[in-house]
Amino acid sequence: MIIDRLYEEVLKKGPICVGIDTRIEYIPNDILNDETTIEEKIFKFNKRIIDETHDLVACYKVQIACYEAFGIDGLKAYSKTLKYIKEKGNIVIGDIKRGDISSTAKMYAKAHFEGDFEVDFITVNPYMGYDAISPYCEYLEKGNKGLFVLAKTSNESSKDFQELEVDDEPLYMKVSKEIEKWGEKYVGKNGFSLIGSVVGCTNPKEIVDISNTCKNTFFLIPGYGAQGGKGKGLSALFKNNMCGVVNSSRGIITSYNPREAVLEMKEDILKWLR
Ligand SMILES: O=C(O)c1cc(=O)[nH]c(=O)n1[C@@H]1O[C@H](COP(=O)(O)O)[C@@H](O)[C@H]1O
Repeated sequence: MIIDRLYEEVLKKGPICVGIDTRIEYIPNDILNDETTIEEKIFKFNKRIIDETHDLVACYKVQIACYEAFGIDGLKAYSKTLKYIKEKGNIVIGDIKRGDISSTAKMYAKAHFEGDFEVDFITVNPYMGYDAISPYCEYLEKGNKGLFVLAKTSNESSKDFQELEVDDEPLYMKVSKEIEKWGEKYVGKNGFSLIGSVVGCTNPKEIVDISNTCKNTFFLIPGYGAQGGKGKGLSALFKNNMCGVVNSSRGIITSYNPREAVLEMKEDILKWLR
């Protein structure tokens, strides 16, 4: 199962996910001046990052908005980036954060689990409930696709709704338990489900609470670095099991030396576990 592969990558290489959230202002002049189309400029920049880091990371996450912003050219670069990551033998998460009624979700599932934008995992939003998630689950049956569902996000305003008390517990905990339940039939040999949760690195206490309750849930943990998340905050989570992958986007791709930035991030997370 793809979640077993991701977990094994984490054990082998460390829990690092590099977010390829490319913006024009991050692209150095040698690429900006040389390449002709936006598609080529973006892809060449991404390729450089992937070439420098692919042996150090468990997976990549590619945020589709950064590509949609450039229209068709951007989406071609998105598609090419996904294919290149796969060619390198790495796992890729399409950060698309979809959430819509089931007939539309079916089309989103087809768009991102097949064809030009095919990825191993996608991010989805659970606000509309199970029938908005179930169309993606049809793709999980074969074991080679997975989901990361938003549970407790990294942003300041995540408290507006996610921390509201519902039946004597915060909404994010209720959602997390539901995600665990949705994933029950997709648990792989390492004990993790193809349906994982997104919990921000800026919520170190909440992530431990969720993982203590949801034992089969694997976590995508964004918010490291640029948003203030730190390795120390993850020690309580990771000390029992490496049950997640930590994403940094700006912190890595805007660095002068992305390889060094990945190594520093890995050390900052793993040093608390020794
Ligand atoms: O689903 C996500 O990836 C996500 C969830 C969340 O709670 N917070 C969050 O920042 N993200 C994404 O993670 C990445 C964070 O980027 P940096 O802050 O630059 O590391 C962006 O692609 C966000 O869209």
